[in-house]
Amino acid sequence: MPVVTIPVLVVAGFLGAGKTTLLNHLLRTGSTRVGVVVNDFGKVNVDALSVAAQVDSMVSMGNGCLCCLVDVSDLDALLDKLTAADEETGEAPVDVVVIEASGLAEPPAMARLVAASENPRVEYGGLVEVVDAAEFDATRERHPQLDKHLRYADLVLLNKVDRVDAPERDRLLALVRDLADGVPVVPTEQGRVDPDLLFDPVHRPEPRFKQLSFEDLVAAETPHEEHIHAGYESVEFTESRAMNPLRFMAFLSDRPAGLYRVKGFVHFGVPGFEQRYTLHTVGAHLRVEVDEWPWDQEPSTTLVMIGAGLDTAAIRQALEAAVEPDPEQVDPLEMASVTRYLRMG
Ligand SMILES: Nc1nc2c(ncn2[C@@H]2O[C@H](COP(=O)(O)OP(=O)(O)OP(=O)(O)O)[C@@H](O)[C@H]2O)c(=O)[nH]1
Repeated sequence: MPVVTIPVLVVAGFLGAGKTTLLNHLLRTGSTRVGVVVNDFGKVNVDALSVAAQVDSMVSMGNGCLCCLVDVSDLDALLDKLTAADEETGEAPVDVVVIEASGLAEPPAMARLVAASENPRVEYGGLVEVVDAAEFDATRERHPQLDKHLRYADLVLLNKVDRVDAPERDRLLALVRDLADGVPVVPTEQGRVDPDLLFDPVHRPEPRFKQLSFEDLVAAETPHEEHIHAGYESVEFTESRAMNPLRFMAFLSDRPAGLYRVKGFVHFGVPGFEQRYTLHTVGAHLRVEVDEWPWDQEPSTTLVMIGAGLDTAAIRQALEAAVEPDPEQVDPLEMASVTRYLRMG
């Protein structure tokens, strides 16, 4: 049975960019259970108070600074606590963990800590940098390191676009895309991003009769879902012929601009490596799992790619170029480019 791993997302951004607003949006949308780590440099733990009413599990760092933890086992202990399976059902209490990092924290360092976690139940889910559109120029002046944060993020949310007019929004979007250098940038209002972009939402059947909670009432006030689909696109690719390992991995490592997540199955068909390779990428982070093809499924490659500002034609072309007409002739050693990303279950 495949191990179900819990993605751990790091949400970073300078003071007031909209991190808590994004978090609250994720907590209200759908039935995915979100575990939250609030990393306040806190005298007053305001953020913890403002989200506490809705979270499933809460580990507030209080005065602690997560990025200052030098020992990864400390973070692992924290993630252990949040994701520990129920003793009776064996089920984890959350489907996704979000670490809200204070503006002062070094987001790339924090993301590296999560990526290095040895906890087998979790996987790195990406570094999301939230920026305030109305304050962008001023924030950048005060914190020149913002440029670096944009480049190191896996996804950038240009939030508060309602606070600027259309030409200014276009200028900022172009500027942030330029600074982020290939990292996808999605414009948002009130942090309303489609959770699909961030993780695979878990759909649980709603109980037929349910008492309306305060959360439902708040959720009912949020505008229709279609708003949140703006700003990103998803591209599907299916191919029954095999993929060449070197060319395919080159496509992944030289990621097309704006591509955020890639998931799906890959068929290489190289002698000795005929199995099904399951792929998950978040930003530059890549994880590969291997198992047998189900008996009723012909080996083929199926990928879903999600991002913002994608050049769909170029992506298809690059993938077509990675098709291998004669996998029997491929040197099995080339599969090392894939298997080095294998995650042992
Ligand atoms: N107009 C507008 N206001 C927003 C938007 N997103 C957030 N806000 C407001 O901006 C303020 C700051 O938002 P927060 O979500 O608390 O920001 P934060 O990044 O968590 O702030 P810190 O934790 O202090 O770093 C709040 O008053 C929000 O209601 C938006 O898209 N548009």
